[in-house]
Amino acid sequence: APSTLLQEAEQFLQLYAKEQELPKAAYQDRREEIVESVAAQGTYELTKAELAFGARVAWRNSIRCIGRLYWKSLHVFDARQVTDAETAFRLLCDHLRFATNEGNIRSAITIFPPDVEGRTPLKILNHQLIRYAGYAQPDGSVLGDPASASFTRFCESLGWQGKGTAFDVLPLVVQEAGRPPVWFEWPKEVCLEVPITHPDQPGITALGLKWYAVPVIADMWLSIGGLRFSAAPFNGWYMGAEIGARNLADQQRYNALPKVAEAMNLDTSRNATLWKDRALVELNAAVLHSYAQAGVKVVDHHSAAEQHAHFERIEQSHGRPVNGDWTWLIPPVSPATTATFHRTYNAAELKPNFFYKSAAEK
Ligand code: HEM
Ligand SMILES: N/C(=N/c1cccc(CO[C@@H]2CCNC2)c1)c1cccs1
Repeated sequence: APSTLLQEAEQFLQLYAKEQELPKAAYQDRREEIVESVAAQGTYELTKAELAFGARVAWRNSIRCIGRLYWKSLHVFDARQVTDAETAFRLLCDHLRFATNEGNIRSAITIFPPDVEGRTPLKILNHQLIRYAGYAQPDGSVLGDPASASFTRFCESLGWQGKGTAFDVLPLVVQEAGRPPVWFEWPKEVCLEVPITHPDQPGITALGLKWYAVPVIADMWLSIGGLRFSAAPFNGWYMGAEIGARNLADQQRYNALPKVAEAMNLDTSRNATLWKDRALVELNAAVLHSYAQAGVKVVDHHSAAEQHAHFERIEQSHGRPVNGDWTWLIPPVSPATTATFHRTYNAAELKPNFFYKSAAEK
């Protein structure tokens, strides 16, 4: 049965007290405070320390994430007093500048006010803060990122107009409760991008591909102690394969593999020449090479899997279960050559955690 706010609050406080070694008296006092607040106002407020701990543990509990080794180093920005669009935009520019850090990317999350009686005070409508537009063409093709086609139409319906290139950065779209959505163009200096070049295949460099430095997921909600933070954008750095094996490679994304194969003069007439596999590896090598050249932090899928194995050992040493979703923890390039492939995981869902929003909640 779904648990009440008070039950979830109690459960979270016990976790917090245990892991932060709270003295018994402090635990009892805080518990009393929460009980009274929930009784009087139907909700309660997390302390800054509880909020930061909750966001970090939500990352630690994200069983599809290969990057969890660094869960303790998440920088938490408390924006729970912010309910207006302009301030949100300013704080999100600050978040991007802090996270980018001239390429030495730092993991961070900005947490806006929690839902009150099912209402979100301030909504962020983007999937990711920085993402490329997709312009549907009359012939049915898409210029740019097809995954952004519907959001691009939505932005245009609000009056936004892109330049019309394959790599136009979409605006931030936020919505105050009870108001229409508003959009803001990101200042150039918060949108670090990386041109994709290949160390010895000039044909790949000539394709003119690029990607952005900082992935910031903005469409999941954060659950801490029974509270629902519907606007809590978080960033890490990329694993190269996300860009090279999915975003630029998927047919329903930038579909670059045929172009890469042609640039490499591969025989694409038969599957069995493994032209797609050869093109895939070179595109991924180009991504890792380009981010390193640009001084932008990225992790290769082999190192990321080894880091996750290290995370597993640490969790075991603390007597915590090692939960994971194997189907997501294996990378889309050469999965069986990486550490996570040869391990098994318990796909348990603990809280605090991050969750998808339903269509109605978007
Ligand atoms: C620091 C570097 C990080 C790396 C390299 C990393 C890597 C990844 C990768 C490769 C995925 C799979 C994405 C996909 O296949 O589309 C993933 C999923 C995920 N990561 Fe991480 N991550 C990092 C940091 C973070 C942080 C800071 C958070 C939150 C605080 C986080 C939360 C998640 C969540 C919730 C998912 C699942 C998303 C979904 O179900 O759609 N990660 N991560
Ligand atoms: N490297 C990353 N990769 C992702 C992490 C979570 C989600 C995603 C994108 O998820 C989309 C929805 C399902 N696949 C694509 C990518 C991070 C983004 C934010 C913090 S780390």
